[in-house]
Amino acid sequence: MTHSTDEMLKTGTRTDEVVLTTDGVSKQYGPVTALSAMSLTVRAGEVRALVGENGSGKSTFVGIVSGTVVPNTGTVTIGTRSLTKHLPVESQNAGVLTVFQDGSLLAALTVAQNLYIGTPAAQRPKYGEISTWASERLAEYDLDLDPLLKVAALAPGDRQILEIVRAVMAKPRLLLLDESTSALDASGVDKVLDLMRLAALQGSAVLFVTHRLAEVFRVADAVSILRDGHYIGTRPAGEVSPKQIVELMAGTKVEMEFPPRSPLHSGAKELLRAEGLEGEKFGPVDLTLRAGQILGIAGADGNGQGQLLRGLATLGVTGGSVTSLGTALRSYRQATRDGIVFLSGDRKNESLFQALSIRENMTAGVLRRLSTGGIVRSGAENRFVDKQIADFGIRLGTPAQPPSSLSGGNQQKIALSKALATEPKVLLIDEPTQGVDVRSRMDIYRFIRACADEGNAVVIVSSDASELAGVADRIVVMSRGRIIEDMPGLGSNEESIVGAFAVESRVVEGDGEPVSEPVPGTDPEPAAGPAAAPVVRRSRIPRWVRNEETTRLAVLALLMLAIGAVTAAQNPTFLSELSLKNVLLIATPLTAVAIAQYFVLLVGGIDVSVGATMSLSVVLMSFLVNTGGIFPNILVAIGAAVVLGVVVGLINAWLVERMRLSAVIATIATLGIVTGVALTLRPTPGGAISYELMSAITRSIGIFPIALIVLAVLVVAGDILLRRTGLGLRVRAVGINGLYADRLGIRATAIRGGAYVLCAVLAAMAGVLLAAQVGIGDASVGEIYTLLAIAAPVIGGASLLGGRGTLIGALLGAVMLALLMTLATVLRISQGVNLLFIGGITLIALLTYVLPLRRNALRR
Ligand SMILES: Nc1ncnc2c1ncn2[C@@H]1O[C@H](COP(=O)(O)OP(=O)(O)OP(=O)(O)O)[C@@H](O)[C@H]1O
Repeated sequence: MTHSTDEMLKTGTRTDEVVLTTDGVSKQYGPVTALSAMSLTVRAGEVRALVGENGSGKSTFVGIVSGTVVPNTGTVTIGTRSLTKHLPVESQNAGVLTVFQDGSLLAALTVAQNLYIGTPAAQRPKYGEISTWASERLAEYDLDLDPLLKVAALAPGDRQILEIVRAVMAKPRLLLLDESTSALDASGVDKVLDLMRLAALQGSAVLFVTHRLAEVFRVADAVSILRDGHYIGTRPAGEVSPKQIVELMAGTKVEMEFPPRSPLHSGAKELLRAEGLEGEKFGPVDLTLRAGQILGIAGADGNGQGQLLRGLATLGVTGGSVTSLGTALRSYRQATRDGIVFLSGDRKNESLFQALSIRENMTAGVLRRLSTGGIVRSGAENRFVDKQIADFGIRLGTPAQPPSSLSGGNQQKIALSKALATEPKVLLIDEPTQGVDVRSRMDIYRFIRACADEGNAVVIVSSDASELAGVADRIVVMSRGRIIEDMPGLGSNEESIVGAFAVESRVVEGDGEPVSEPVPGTDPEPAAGPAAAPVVRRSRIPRWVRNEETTRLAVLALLMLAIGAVTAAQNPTFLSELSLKNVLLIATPLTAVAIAQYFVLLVGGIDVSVGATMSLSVVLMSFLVNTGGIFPNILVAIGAAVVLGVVVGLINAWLVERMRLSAVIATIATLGIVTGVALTLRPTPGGAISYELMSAITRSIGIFPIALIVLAVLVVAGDILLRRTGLGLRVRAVGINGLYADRLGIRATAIRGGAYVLCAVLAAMAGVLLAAQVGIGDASVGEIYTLLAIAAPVIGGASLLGGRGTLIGALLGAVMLALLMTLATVLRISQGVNLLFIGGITLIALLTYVLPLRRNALRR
């Protein structure tokens, strides 16, 4: 690390300047006291560890200081600035940067964009220069990452370090790190500890949460201890032992011995055999699992350990075989039926059902055991849940709450208890103790040992080599996807395991192609022998061609040309000026309302009231602009549309953002109200709209309506704003992940609310365009646009999940739909067949999203 020369790191810069003071901060979640009147000070240049058992309130404290958790009482002072019930952005403005337990990198954005968006405004470069800026900053911190690579393609360890570098390089007054090393291997931990020292050296106060006590003694000046939400005290790191810290955290004496194990014997019954097993980023691997054994899989981060573990459960396998007691396994379903249970390290997405309660999660795998005649016995269920909670020492409010209400370590215990309760024959666990406190970790080792002692096999992947040395009977070390060392667990230690990572390599995931690159400072040649894997070069296809959105727009344009050509072949009058102009006239209000909907979709919302707003706008035009000249009419029309849009948009924003109603439900309610108003004003169609306004708005240059040309110019300008500016990036970030955007100090609520207002104003403007075409006040004329307005941006690349697509896509989608809508007349096909056609095209557009997502999910 360029900054972190040993000499620099040895020099302390501790001063007496107090950076963080908390005064009596506390947090209550229903019956649970997460934090009780915590008062603490941390000084500039100091590295402070914050430790405590799972659920003791560490993340709550970090959340309160960083502004993501609102305390019930107390104040936080950063320097001299006092903050009470503050927002994340206020905390950041005061100089606090936080690396959260579950991160805040946006996987859909590039490394450079993530660096930019997480850097305080004053230190950001011009948006057009972010690639060069990011390259320089990454080089400065010895991070060998391509700034244009999507974060989704980075190995988990690289992501973690990138996030910490991002915070350190901003030189914050206070750097908060919540379990930033929990999934890192030894070299990753070294890097993070160096970064912490560097931050302190630069004058930051550093407060980090960890369960790995060795780190406390390697880097911290002092350690603050929490127990059950109460602050126990702060001790200089040099004046306490690990055992004392564990006992201060637990409030009792703690047994810190790994469960005993016997020497390996190869005669035990074989339970699972992998032969020539291959998958993405690993293989071929031969491995035999025997009854009674715990097998540990070690290796530097990203060398295929996790993928091999999945492969043993038949997940992501591309070659070779897995046999269970002599039977070849063909699917994960078959594997689970044979008692092979895989527990992912991704507890949020894969090992826990977030929408179910803690109780339902715990019993999901054992319902048959707790049921009579297919009905779950609630007494048996409660007894089972209570026993699991007691056995695993889970700290929770009530089992009826969702898993998200638990601290990270307690979620891990639930996931593990759930897997063990199924009494597996082979248990495959990725990072079994990630985020788990020292005392509970020992309990987990005992549970795993008991599982093996009952004649089962357990395989664990762990980034913590000392854990494998303590618990595994046998350890295989992986490098570049292959096993390079097979050693007995008994007699091994952290050094011997880490030393066996003979060939360190990093697997950079990129576009589905494994890229294996030597870590700087190691031999750049591919290693000889079984560990050698081919170095795969980066794709030569230009990035803009690989860009999914560009490809989609090109396909859409080609599809339109193809439909046009087929239609013209059937009916040559289709190419007449009148016919093409007709298509574009139909497309004009549809484009306006599609753009309106796109803004809401972009930030992760949806507005089904746009069609009703268009109708009410048409009705208003029939009252307000039915006489007079062009100029006053246009001004009145625009003024009325803006007022209408602002009122409807504010109602939607209030319902969704303040009242927290689901966007669909809230805007259905608005749809009802707005339609009601329109029908009250015009129960039957009537009221001619000013001819001057109609002719002005429908005027064309050649076949192109001027209004559509104006919209196209706005679309291009809007896309440039969204794609090429920092503001656009922040808006997209809200749609990609609102929670993370909030953590990054982006005012996500205001941006989402603004999108609803903008959407309604544009929908009302679309109503003006429609009024000019229909010429009469009709309260139902906009109905058809409700669904078309959603279909057009989706066809053009927007996603109902937010953060994707382009305005040009929405415009092309609208023109495509207008084209399809005219086919019924031009081709003389029935309305029904025409609708089938429109529905089919929309479905294909949706499937092009779903299928890659599903493919990725399966691969994972
Ligand atoms: N959103 C929430 N709703 C209800 N209870 C919560 C919520 N967030 C935290 N808690 C509870 O508050 C307590 C403290 O949680 P916190 O996450 O601060 O613990 P922690 O010390 O960080 O634990 P870990 O080491 O497991 O991450 C826990 O009992 C947890 O269940």
